[in-house]
Amino acid sequence: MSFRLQPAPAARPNRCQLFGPGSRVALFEKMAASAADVINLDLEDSVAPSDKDSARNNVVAATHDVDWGRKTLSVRINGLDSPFWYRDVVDLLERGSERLDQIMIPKVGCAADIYAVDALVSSIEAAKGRQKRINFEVIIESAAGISHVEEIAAASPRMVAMSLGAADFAASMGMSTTGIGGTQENYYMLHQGAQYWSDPWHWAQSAIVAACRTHGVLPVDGPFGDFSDDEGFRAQARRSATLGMVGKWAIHPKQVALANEVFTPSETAVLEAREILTAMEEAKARGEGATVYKGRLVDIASIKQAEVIVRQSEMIAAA
Ligand SMILES: CC(=O)SCCNC(=O)CCNC(=O)[C@H](O)C(C)(C)COP(=O)(O)OP(=O)(O)OC[C@H]1O[C@@H](n2cnc3c(N)ncnc32)[C@H](O)[C@@H]1OP(=O)(O)O
Ligand SMILES: O=CC(=O)O
Ligand SMILES: [Mg+2]
Repeated sequence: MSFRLQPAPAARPNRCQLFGPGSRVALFEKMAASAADVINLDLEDSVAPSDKDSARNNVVAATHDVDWGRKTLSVRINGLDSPFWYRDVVDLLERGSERLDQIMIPKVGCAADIYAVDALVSSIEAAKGRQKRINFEVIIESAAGISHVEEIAAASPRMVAMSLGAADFAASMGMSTTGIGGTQENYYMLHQGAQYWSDPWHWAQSAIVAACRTHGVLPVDGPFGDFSDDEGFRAQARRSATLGMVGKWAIHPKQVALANEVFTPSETAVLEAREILTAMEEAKARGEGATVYKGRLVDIASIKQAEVIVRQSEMIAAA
């Protein structure tokens, strides 16, 4: 057991991150009116190279003109392997309003990628006298990114969230699929003639959750491409929540309610968590560290498990 305490991540809801291309201005007000906790205006892969300049101008204007309410406002810049990213950062910080909360850095491969963006952002913030420090979120979506996931999570005090980007991740890893997230029908075990599907995203998600929890960063599941498959989305999101992720992207507005549903602890779960805390209080008064709740063991670790659920529910209620 390390003597270092695990740092707490940002105490804000991050159940759903709704994406929209920076080139589709007509979507911005709809995104602002949605029930997503986080808005990601995209300058990267949903914007054609010929539209990069106009999309950037749209997004800069939207930081001034659109009422984003209490949502976290994030802009996905272009990758460091592109000729666009430095201009994204410069324009967002020099011309964008202080309403901007976060920059999402895609395709990060190592801590030095974060360092480079941090140096540019820090310099512009100081030069322009910006009052609010910009936070960073990153996408792990390459072989290099997952190989260096822990150093990336630790790379800057600006780091608040980290997502798995299943599409680029699959491409970078050479995975044999064009599906974005979810069940992959060739990834199964065979037992007595029956196929049992396994989860090819599990190991990468677990690595992300561990790196994030070590460094106080929010772990988030990325896109689920088939927006006509609600049950597929729910299944993917439930697996992510069970592994410790706090939310999931929506690449279509109909996915927002699904993500909020899965990543909001149910009344039953909160009630049970509170009952466990009460049972443990009573056990403590009796001088016991372990007791029985509904026929099963609960002990001091159960307090921490129950507190995860209660804290999450109280944070959402307070937002
Ligand atoms: C792998 C990755 O990197 S994922 C992240 C980057 N990708 C993105 O940002 C893509 C985001 N999503 C989109 O661009 C779009 O949702 C698409 C292209 C998938 C579908 O767009 P459409 O064909 O317009 O969808 P559809 O017709 O079903 O839209 C239904 C309604 O939702 C609105 N809508 C569509 N997308 C969004 C959105 N992202 N946010 C808010 N509203 C939206 C439409 O304007 C339409 O509104 P209306 O009923 O008032 O007319
Ligand atoms: O950027 C997201 C992805 O899945 O790729
Ligand atoms: Mg990607």
